[in-house]
Amino acid sequence: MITLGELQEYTILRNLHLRYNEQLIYTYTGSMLIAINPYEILPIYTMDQIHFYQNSQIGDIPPHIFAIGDNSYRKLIETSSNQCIVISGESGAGKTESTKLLLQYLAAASGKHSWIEQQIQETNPILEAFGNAKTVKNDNSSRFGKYVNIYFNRRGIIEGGNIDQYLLEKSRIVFQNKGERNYHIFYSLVSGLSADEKKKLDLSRPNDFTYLNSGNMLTCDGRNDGLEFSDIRSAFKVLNFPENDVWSIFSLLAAILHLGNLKFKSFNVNNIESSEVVDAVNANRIATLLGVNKTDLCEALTRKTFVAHGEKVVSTLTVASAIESRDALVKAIYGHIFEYIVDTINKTLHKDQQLTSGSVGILDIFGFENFDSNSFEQLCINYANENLQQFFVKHIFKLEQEQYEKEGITWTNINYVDNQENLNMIGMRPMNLLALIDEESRFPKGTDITLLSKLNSNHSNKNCYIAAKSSREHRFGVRHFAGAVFYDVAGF
Ligand SMILES: Nc1ncnc2c1ncn2[C@@H]1O[C@H](COP(=O)(O)OP(=O)(O)OP(=O)(O)O)[C@@H](O)[C@H]1O
Repeated sequence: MITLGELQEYTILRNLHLRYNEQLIYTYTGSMLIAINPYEILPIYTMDQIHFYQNSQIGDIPPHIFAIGDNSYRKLIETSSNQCIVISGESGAGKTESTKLLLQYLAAASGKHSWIEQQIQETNPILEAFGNAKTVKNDNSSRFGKYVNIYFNRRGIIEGGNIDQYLLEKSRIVFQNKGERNYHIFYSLVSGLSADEKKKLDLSRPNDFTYLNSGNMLTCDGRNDGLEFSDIRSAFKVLNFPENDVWSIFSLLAAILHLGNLKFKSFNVNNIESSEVVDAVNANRIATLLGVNKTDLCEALTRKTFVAHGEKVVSTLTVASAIESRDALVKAIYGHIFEYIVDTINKTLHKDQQLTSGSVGILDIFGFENFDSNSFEQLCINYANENLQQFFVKHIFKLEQEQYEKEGITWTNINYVDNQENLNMIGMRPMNLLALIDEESRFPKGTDITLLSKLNSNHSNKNCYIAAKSSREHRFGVRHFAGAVFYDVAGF
């Protein structure tokens, strides 16, 4: 790209387009690689290609994801300093596929075909089952971010690994938009368990469960849920998950599905609307699967306990609040299952870092998001992307130009948009958006509306903040580096 005569947006796009038409999906711009999703299997990921990139110098050969993997691997071996590959792009751009190709390359470069490599590969079916779902943009969309670190020994052989996970999208567990599904694992569980096992968990077909149905989409093209389930089970074995724990995970998933079908009824006590669980059979089943007492469970779902003036006060919940508290419980259970899975994988892949010579890390996180309706989750995702953007800005422009200055090199100053102000407003300076959200959540009388008015009064004077035109609109906007996004405060 940098050899183009004129470096403008349209020349860059034209270059990418011409190359894409010739099935050349990779292009360098400086040390970065741009990948365009081909949406077809190209014959460019064979063992021959791996060997070709292993034996060549970057720059002498066509751009390729393997060249990026090779460059990191060589730098690690030559300099013993840890390397990191950052992958970013919007949903469906091909981030996760690129991560897998990089892992495939690193495993091949490491030379020995070892058990630990097999274990690292087997993390994919598990993480995808629990963290990926069909969305309108991508049939296998990762709904969490991850940082995978691969550790090598002094001879360049893979010794271990570690996965950090971020921001699992929990709202999906209780609700899916039209045409979208819940996490793959639920459909795989219901289709893949034996008849006997299904009976133990009282499971039937996917369309019997409210939590699997709100998107009106039960299947996913190109995915055989039942078959995937046996891959997931064997991956659990390869990664040393105790059999009892695996069964506990399945029981918790079944409890989640039954909780989604739990019905509440409203009644009045002294003119105060209260709620109770109406389906005793289902409540019993859920309590058994969760290993708790049924009465305690029903009470916990329909009552709220708080401390006022040092005394414990119990109040009743309306049906709407009971449903909200049930959904919150479900999200918390699933979040803990996901954390437990990643922790257990890490225990298996763990290698004492003292014994390794260094690592190559691969960051695969959500790209910038801007939907018709954006919530707190989008704010967090976009804040993470603002941080990545600042990282690029710092390395490509700020540090480079500082270096030119130090060395007395004459150059024409490049004007770039620095998004530091945006970062300060969202999460860094005192009274930033996240700090105000935190504060209002702890404030007993805090509501979405009081939060909005605090955000407006603290930030309306900033260029990157957009206050809603009318007080009836319960939202605020942020001018991000990639465009303006409006966030609805409901549920913040
Ligand atoms: N290099 C590639 N070759 C062939 N197909 C690809 C390639 N990269 C991506 N794809 C196709 O595009 C689909 C979406 O890619 P992927 O899941 O990696 O996107 P993503 O950027 O990780 O999206 P999300 O943010 O939603 O998780 C893949 O399931 C695959 O079918």
